[in-house]
Amino acid sequence: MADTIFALATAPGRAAIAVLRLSGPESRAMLGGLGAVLPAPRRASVRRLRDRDGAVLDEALVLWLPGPASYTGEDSAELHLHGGPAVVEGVAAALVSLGARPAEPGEFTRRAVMNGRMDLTAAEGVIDLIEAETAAQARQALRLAGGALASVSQGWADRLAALLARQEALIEFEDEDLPGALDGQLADGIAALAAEMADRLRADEGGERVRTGLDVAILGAPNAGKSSLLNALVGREAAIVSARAGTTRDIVEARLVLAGLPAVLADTAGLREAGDEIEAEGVRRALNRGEGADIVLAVLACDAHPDPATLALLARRDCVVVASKADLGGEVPGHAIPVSARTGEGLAALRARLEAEALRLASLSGSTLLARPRHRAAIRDALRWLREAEGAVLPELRADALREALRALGRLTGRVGAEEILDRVFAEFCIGK
Ligand SMILES: Nc1nc2c(c(=O)[nH]1)N(C=O)[C@@H](CNc1ccc(C(=O)N[C@@H](CCC(=O)O)C(=O)O)cc1)CN2
Ligand SMILES: Nc1nc2c(ncn2[C@@H]2O[C@H](COP(=O)(O)OP(=O)(O)OP(=O)(O)O)[C@@H](O)[C@H]2O)c(=O)[nH]1
Ligand SMILES: [Mg+2]
Repeated sequence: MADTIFALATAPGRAAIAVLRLSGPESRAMLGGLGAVLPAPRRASVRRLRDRDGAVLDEALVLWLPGPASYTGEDSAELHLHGGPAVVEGVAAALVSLGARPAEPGEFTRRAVMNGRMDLTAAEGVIDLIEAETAAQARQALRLAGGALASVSQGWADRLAALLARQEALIEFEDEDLPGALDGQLADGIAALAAEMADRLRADEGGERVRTGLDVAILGAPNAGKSSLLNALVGREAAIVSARAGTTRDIVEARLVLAGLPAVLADTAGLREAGDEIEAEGVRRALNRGEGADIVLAVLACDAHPDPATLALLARRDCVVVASKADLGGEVPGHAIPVSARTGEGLAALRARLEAEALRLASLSGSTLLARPRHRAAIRDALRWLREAEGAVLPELRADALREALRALGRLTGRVGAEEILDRVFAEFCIGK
């Protein structure tokens, strides 16, 4: 970690300013090497930057951010440049000539984790925040970045460590006949911890959906008005519409935001005994998409008899049922939402229903902590070892299981530092963060 690293922290290209970020033990020397008199800590100061030959590179706003109270926890600096790519290139070359090297993706945040400024789950919150595309994603990411999961898992780890100490004491003083009540307390402690973890896993099932988005599939008979419905919901002609049955064959996707959650809406081929092999493949893909979808919109046209394929779908899984072409009149089954893509009637009601469904699926209680598969896997692992401890007949085996549960929590927070876990997490980062 002795290297001094630098990277462009803003997006490359034409912009009002370009921010070069610098971190590592030689940061202060680097500022000097660029000809900048050291600014007071954390005070924005204008400085002329020069190359080795004394030629002016730019006039920049310079921040000197000494460790350990910096983002990375070590000496850092920022150069807010006027210049575009050519100036950035020139300053980067000057920094390299002074001994700095370009940073790897996520390396600043990785250093923050290594220096104890944040744990690994908070670092994941930072990347999620950068990548958030909707308000709900941003809120969830901010909670993570703020250490919400870090503090809960640290609390669990502390309790687990105390239980382990108790178990080890029991083993050590086995012969001295400690009161049996101690063992009961241990069992209660393990059971309580296991119950909390199981509750958390259950409550946070929707967290992953907030991060990755919801899958909504539109299914129904040919000509039911599925493609028209997709277009009406997203407000553009994403899919081809025609009066001919069997128009849509491939899946047509369009993005949609539902109550702050990202969603992908998929239009599919009309369900029927297909006329040719291309359409048959389309129907197969449609049914497949329906299987995996978080929400299925089953479309039944008001002017047609309910078809067997859609009825079979309705019998198999719960769907949001849309009675399409409501402008044509006809029969609307009780629980269906009448919608006309032509007049816009019922679209608001359908949207409201979809948003309610999305919120329910994401269980947006405002407290989701386990947002990633990695988090769930670690807690599941810890829970498995706690169950193992509960079932252990020998005290030594119980201690081993408690130790493993503690290690699982350590991997979650990055405290038990398998290098490849860190590599995997930080590979997702952008350069400069
Ligand atoms: N220009 C700029 N903007 C930025 C960042 C940055 O590094 N540079 N950040 C990141 O990329 C975020 C802010 N993150 C930061 C987190 C902690 C500290 C820090 O030095 N904290 C000290 C207190 C410093 C003080 O009180 O002035 C501390 O917590 O001890 C700075 C930035 C978002 N905006
Ligand atoms: N009156 C009326 N006609 C509609 C409405 N929605 C769709 N249609 C018409 O119904 C026909 C079929 O519409 P599509 O949206 O292509 O139907 P689809 O379900 O995607 O059909 P396939 O792709 O063949 O499965 C077209 O002629 C549309 O103009 C509606 O709300 N009202
Ligand atoms: Mg279609």
